[in-house]
Amino acid sequence: MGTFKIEGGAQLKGEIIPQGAKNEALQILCAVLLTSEKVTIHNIPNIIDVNKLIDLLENLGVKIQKIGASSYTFMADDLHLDYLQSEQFKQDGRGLRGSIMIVGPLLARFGKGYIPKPGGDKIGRRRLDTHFEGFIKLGATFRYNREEYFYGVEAKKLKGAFMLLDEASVTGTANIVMAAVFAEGTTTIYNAACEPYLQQLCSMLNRMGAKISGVGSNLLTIEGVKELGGTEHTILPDMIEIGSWIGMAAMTRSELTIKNVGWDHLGQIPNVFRKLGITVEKQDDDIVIPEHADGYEVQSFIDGSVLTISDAPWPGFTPDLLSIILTVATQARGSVLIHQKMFESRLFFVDKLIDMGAKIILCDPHRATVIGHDFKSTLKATTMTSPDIRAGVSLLIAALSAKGTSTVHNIEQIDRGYQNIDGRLKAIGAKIVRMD
Ligand SMILES: CC(=O)N[C@H]1[C@@H](OP(=O)(O)OP(=O)(O)OC[C@H]2O[C@@H](n3ccc(=O)[nH]c3=O)[C@H](O)[C@@H]2O)O[C@H](CO)[C@@H](O)[C@@H]1O
Ligand SMILES: C=C(OP(=O)(O)O)C(=O)O
Repeated sequence: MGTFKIEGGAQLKGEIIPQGAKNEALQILCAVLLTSEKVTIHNIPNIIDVNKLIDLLENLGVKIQKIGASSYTFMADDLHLDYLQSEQFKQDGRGLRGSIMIVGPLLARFGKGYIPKPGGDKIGRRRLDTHFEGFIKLGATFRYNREEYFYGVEAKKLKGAFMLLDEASVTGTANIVMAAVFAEGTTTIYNAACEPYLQQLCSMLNRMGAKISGVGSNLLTIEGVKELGGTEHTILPDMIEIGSWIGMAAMTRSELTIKNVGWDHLGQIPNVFRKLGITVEKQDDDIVIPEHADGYEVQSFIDGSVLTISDAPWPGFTPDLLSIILTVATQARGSVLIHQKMFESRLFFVDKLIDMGAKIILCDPHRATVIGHDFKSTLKATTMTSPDIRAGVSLLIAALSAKGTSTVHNIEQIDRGYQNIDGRLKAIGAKIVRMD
């Protein structure tokens, strides 16, 4: 279990270049399974989850070449499908959440797809019904081995269908879209998720020869095609990482420039930080967060009632930034209610912030009220364990703003999604040491 030691209180300054988006990379990597031709992908983040998926693809027989710092080519022309029955696959597949998205492409191209219960953050129940209900609608037979938590779908032929998803699942939509590209006839997916990750996936598939329309909306129409060809794709900057840097800059009262953020794909993110009173300046495609020497003041709703920040499927505010918003609010002027609607166990990390002196009332597993200190009282350093990727970064932000030296254990959670976080923090002046 890796550990960071952080001496809080240092002001940061400088430029950050965002990494490629983790959740997009996981979809795009799975899509290479849909063609025997070469697919070149740029801006792949060097993070644990993505590297685990690359290893899994390699074990499945995909020929992979690293052609640049963050660029790779992939060729799935001769797969070892026997690997899907191996113990090694059970171990590899369990290692991350994103592995679930190999099932759709395998089912589409080879008529069978399997996966052990995938890993990922332990942030509440994470069911897979949407994925498998979609495959069944396309004509697949489904089986689930309860003893081994092993899922499987098989089909001689997939047929296009209309489906109304029970929820707008991000990975579920990606999986069903990838299964449907070769289904005979027309597939219509209503209540589809439409995060930029999915828009990017659908655009890539269309470049490969797929016929997907409605991209960016919750109604996708897919005309089945016989085959897909190779392509080149560049992954967008990671909007969750960008939000993490915004929060970190504000809470440490530092001036930071986040380069080439891809403003057009950030949705509500800049405005939600602005609601906390944080100045988010747009300079061309960069974000500049000035030093907040006078702190930041939470806005109220027009009728004067207390601000609520909650998550929703895109174009709503992403649940992956709520832990960071909550943490940054602990030093705001004013109060805010954080409502994490999607996940049931994602707010429990507030215990650690409370230990550090933050004023938070956990109302129930989904809601927490934060009463900001307005920097009149500094958080106190402590020892904590990162429970999940975003809580981990939130605790890191709290530690960077705190008085004294904090210890954050289980930093593998952070490394799952943040590339060289300690190196990049040191480069802008943070006092952080990685202990193994
Ligand atoms: C690898 C990856 O891409 N992971 C992301 C993906 O996970 P993932 O695709 O696993 O998440 P889903 O979109 O399936 O659902 C997330 C949770 O939200 C609930 N839910 C979902 C949709 C909805 O309309 N109502 C609702 O309550 C689900 O029951 C589940 O508990 O999307 C999540 C939601 O944005 C993000 O937190 C994860 O970072
Ligand atoms: C919940 C997340 O990741 P995963 O779905 O991979 O667990 C996340 O990125 O915040």
